[in-house]
Amino acid sequence: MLIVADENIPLLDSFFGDFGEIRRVSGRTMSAGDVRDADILLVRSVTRVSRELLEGSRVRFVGTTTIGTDHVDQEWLKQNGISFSAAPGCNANSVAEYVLSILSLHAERRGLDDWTRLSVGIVGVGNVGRELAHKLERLGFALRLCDPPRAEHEEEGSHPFVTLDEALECDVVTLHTPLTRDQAHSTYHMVGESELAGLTAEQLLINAGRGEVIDTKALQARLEQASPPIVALDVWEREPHINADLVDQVWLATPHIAGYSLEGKVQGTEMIYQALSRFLGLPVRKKAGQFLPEPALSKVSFTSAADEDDAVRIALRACYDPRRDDARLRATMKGSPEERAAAFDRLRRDYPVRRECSSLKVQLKGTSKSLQDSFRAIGFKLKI
Ligand SMILES: NC(=O)c1ccc[n+]([C@@H]2O[C@H](COP(=O)([O-])OP(=O)(O)OC[C@H]3O[C@@H](n4cnc5c(N)ncnc54)[C@H](O)[C@@H]3O)[C@@H](O)[C@H]2O)c1
Ligand SMILES: O=C(O)[C@H](O)[C@H](O)COP(=O)(O)O
Repeated sequence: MLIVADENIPLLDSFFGDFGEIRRVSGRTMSAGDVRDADILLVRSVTRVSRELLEGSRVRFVGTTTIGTDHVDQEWLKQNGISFSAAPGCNANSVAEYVLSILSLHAERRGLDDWTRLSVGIVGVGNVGRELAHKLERLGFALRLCDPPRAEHEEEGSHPFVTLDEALECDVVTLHTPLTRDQAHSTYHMVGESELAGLTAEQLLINAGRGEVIDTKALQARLEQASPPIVALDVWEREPHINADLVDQVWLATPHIAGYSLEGKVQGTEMIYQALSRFLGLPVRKKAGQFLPEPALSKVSFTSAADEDDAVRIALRACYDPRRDDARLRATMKGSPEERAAAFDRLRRDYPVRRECSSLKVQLKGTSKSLQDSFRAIGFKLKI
């Protein structure tokens, strides 16, 4: 059996080595010639999987080790009897930690000691939005949740859903929707001129869904006007050919790495390994946990002398500080458009190992119950 796989999928040999031969190719430039004699195709989000790639091949199973599926023509796969699996939720916690870290930086920038004074509007409350909401709620943030497709089908729970306009009134608005077109509640350019017009200089807009959910031209125009909002973008229109001027205009610019914790990536591989095992009728014998190495930073310790807000900030940023990714991306913005696109992909391919908060043991000596609760809410392991 021949497996053709994006070379950026981690642990290909460990998970799939027993199934057959693995041919690694660049996901970005994968062509019909690369997959013609393949039985199994494993991709990430940068490969467009459609008739053009697969017609005439013998591929019977396609797996994407990502949450997003907008790069896959699922209808065509179905019509052609090709089985498809994605990895829902695999890196949801990684994205939630990316947002938390940005919130802590933003609160500090605004001189807020207590970050929970920021109200947060979450747009798209699926695996990512729910994980984020869960952490923020436990930390004590006031939330507004916007998810029209869910609102249509679900009873109102403790958090009734709000409209996009109501979510856009929050101090922080963070986007976690898939990219959809031509269907109810489509998200393509969902945030455009009129949505951006109402945002003020006090507000922070984060996009960690897909770049096309925000209309870039409208955003650039808004950022040139008086009192523009503060913006953090992890995703961009036309990746990897991102708009260098927009990078200049926003506060934080990262190269689509919100979900790039090692745990998130390895869980993506694991979920597709499980799906392929089921497809082939083989037992599932391997688990992501057995392949995760010891983290470089395994323990931090705070005493009763620690300032509580500082302690959370220090631990959170020890695990992930988006300013490092922002600096790396900005450093690549000087060359030609082709050089910049190649650099964007290189930053993603060579991404340093980033571990989630659950990999860090936090030792607390004589600290308050509320500090313990905050660490637990974020997902750290506590040692009291
Ligand atoms: N930046 C990154 O690294 C990164 C990582 C993971 C996922 N993503 C993106 O984030 C998206 C969301 O991930 P997820 O795991 O939560 O997906 P999910 O499918 O679990 O949830 C998406 C939610 O968005 C809602 N939604 C759809 N249209 C909407 C609209 N018009 N307004 C508001 N809500 C709407 C859906 O009802 C659903 O509840 C993915 O599709 C992917 O594109 C990005
Ligand atoms: O959809 C996802 O899971 C994320 O956007 C994922 O992090 C994308 O990473 P890529 O497939 O582009 O490496």
